[in-house]
Parts: sequence; structure tokens; C-alpha cells
Amino acid sequence: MNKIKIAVQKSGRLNEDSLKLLKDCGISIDNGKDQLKASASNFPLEVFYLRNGDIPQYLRDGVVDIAIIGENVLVEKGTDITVAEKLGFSKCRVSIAVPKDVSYTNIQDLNEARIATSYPNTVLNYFKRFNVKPDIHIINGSVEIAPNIGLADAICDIVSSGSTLFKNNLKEVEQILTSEAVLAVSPSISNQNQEILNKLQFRIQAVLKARKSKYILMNAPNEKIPSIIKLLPGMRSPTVLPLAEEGWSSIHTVIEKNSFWEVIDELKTNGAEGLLVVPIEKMVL
Ligand SMILES: Nc1ncnc2c1ncn2[C@@H]1O[C@H](COP(=O)(O)OP(=O)(O)OP(=O)(O)O)[C@@H](O)[C@H]1O
Ligand SMILES: O=P(O)(O)OC[C@H]1O[C@H](OP(=O)(O)OP(=O)(O)O)[C@H](O)[C@@H]1O
Ligand SMILES: [Mg+2]
Repeated sequence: MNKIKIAVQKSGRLNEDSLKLLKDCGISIDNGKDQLKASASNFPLEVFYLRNGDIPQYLRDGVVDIAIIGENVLVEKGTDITVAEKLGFSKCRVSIAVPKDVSYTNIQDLNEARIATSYPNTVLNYFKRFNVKPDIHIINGSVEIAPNIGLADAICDIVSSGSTLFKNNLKEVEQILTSEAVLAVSPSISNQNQEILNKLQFRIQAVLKARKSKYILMNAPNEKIPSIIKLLPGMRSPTVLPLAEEGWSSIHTVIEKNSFWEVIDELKTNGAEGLLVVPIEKMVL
């Protein structure tokens, strides 16, 4: 049977969440330890464990059909590759940072500055917009140390919590882009594999939607129902079921995960009791 080939990072920041996503899509992967290739037992899919940085080339060459990869890597070396879906994890930004005690007004200050980075194309394209010329030094890891050892005046690297910058006495001065894990597609995917991709994407969308939502239940006296319904955001039509106790009902609906905290106090003052917030496994709209 025909199978779609997906590249997943072999080890590193994307590996665990990528495999979790496939698992949440109901796909079981027979993972032998240290294997570089594995098959799903219940979906026409083969997994190739590769380095994140190598994946754009494999997609371009059609060695794999799809991949879970950091968007920032596509900006750096895969601008010809399409993104089918943003996946909501491994969120970060790619930024320029300079030593904390250096005064910084704007990007013109970095004309001819030595910039250490693993993302030369990203830096060059950004600087080009401002007509500023950087002197790029390519480093593959521990980039943030470069200014401290006299190797560079500034760096361009991934920032998430900012703690690596802080520990190395650097400050973020320009944010070039934001990134998250994405599902990327080879330009040469066959029609047959495109059909498998459509099925996979349908499942991924159901999982991502469910991750963003919660099922909420509460009890309330019947006369309070209209005011409670007005408070519940993003809902089309809640379910209202009578309780065994006369004059009371149970109200059920789906809400966005984060919006719950904004309305909880008001729900209570409007007479809601016994609130339950429950995770949703899959959501098909
Ligand atoms: N601190 C971070 N917080 C959130 N996401 C991050 C962070 N660092 C990296 N990422 C994202 O995860 C991806 C993989 O990062 P990781 O450091 O695991 O691998 P890498 O060294 O870039 O790649 P390779 O697999 O080629 O060794 C990055 O491309 C980026 O999209
Ligand atoms: O803002 P923070 O939360 O501190 O995250 C940013 C750091 O995370 C990444 O490094 P990683 O830990 O992946 O190590 P690496 O350089 O070996 O890839 C990135 O290269 C930064 O150094
Ligand atoms: Mg890293």
C-alpha cells in the first residue's frame, strides 16, 4: 500500500511534541529504539527521524512528502516550501541582541557590525530592508556567547523565555520574525499522497481545535439562564438540560480555553453553581 513519508526531528525541541501530535491523531508508530525510520500500524504513514535543519532539502528533493519543522528554518532555507498548517507548539522568535551595556538607537547602529548567527539568510534579508550591511559570522550553537568572547558585536538567534539572553548579559533589540512548529509540504507530493495528507490534516485540525477549547458545565436557576448565556463567549447555542430539582437547569457549552477565567466571577454572581471545566479530546466542526 502507498504510504505518505513524514519527517520528524530526530531529537531536540520538536521531537516530543511532534510525536505527541501524531499520537493524538490516533496514529500508532512502531518505534524501535534508535531507528531512523518507523511505520504507523494503523495509518498509511512512514516516519523519518531527521535533523530539523536538513528537512527543507529533503522536502525539496521529494525524499519526504511532509514534515513537522520550525517555521524559522523554512524562512532561513525553505522559502519555496509551503506550510499546510501551523501546529501551535515550539513558539519562539528570531531576534537580534546586543550586549546590555551598549547603547542602541536603531538598526543603523549595526552597519558593518559583526553578527554571530546560525541564520545568515534571515539576517541578510532583514538588514537589506534597511539598507544596512552586516558582517555575518556563522556559528552553529551557543551563539549567545559570541559577544562575551569578543567574536561578535551582536547576535541573531532564537529567543523564547529570554533567559539565555539574560544569562549572557544581552538585550533583544530587533525582532525579525515569530515562529512555531508547522506542517510543511514537499513541492513534489503525488496526488495519491496528497489524499493521505488531507486525511491527516483533517485529524490534526480536530486535535488542535480541541486543544484550544474546553467543555464547560454549570448549574443555575432557570430565571438566570438568559443572563448566563450572554456571558458565555464564542458559543452558538448552549445545551440546557433540566435538573431533577424543580426550577434548575444544567448549562453546557464549549469555550476557548483562556476565555474561561475572564467570565468565571461574573458567572458566579449571575447565579451559576457547580462549574466544571473539562478537556476535549477531539473536535470536528
Ligand atoms: N527555546 C526555544 N523555545 C521554543 N522553541 C524553540 C526554542 N529553540 C528552538 N525552538 C524551535 O525548535 C526548533 C528545533 O530546535 P532545536 O534546538 O531542537 O534544533 P536545531 O538545533 O535547530 O535543529 P537540528 O535538529 O538540526 O539539530 C527550532 O528550529 C525552533 O523552531
Ligand atoms: O529564550 P530562551 O528560553 O532561553 O531560549 C532560547 C535558547 O533556546 C535555543 O537553544 P537550545 O536550548 O535549543 O540549545 P542549542 O543552542 O543547542 O540548540 C536557542 O538557540 C536559544 O539559545
Ligand atoms: Mg536549539
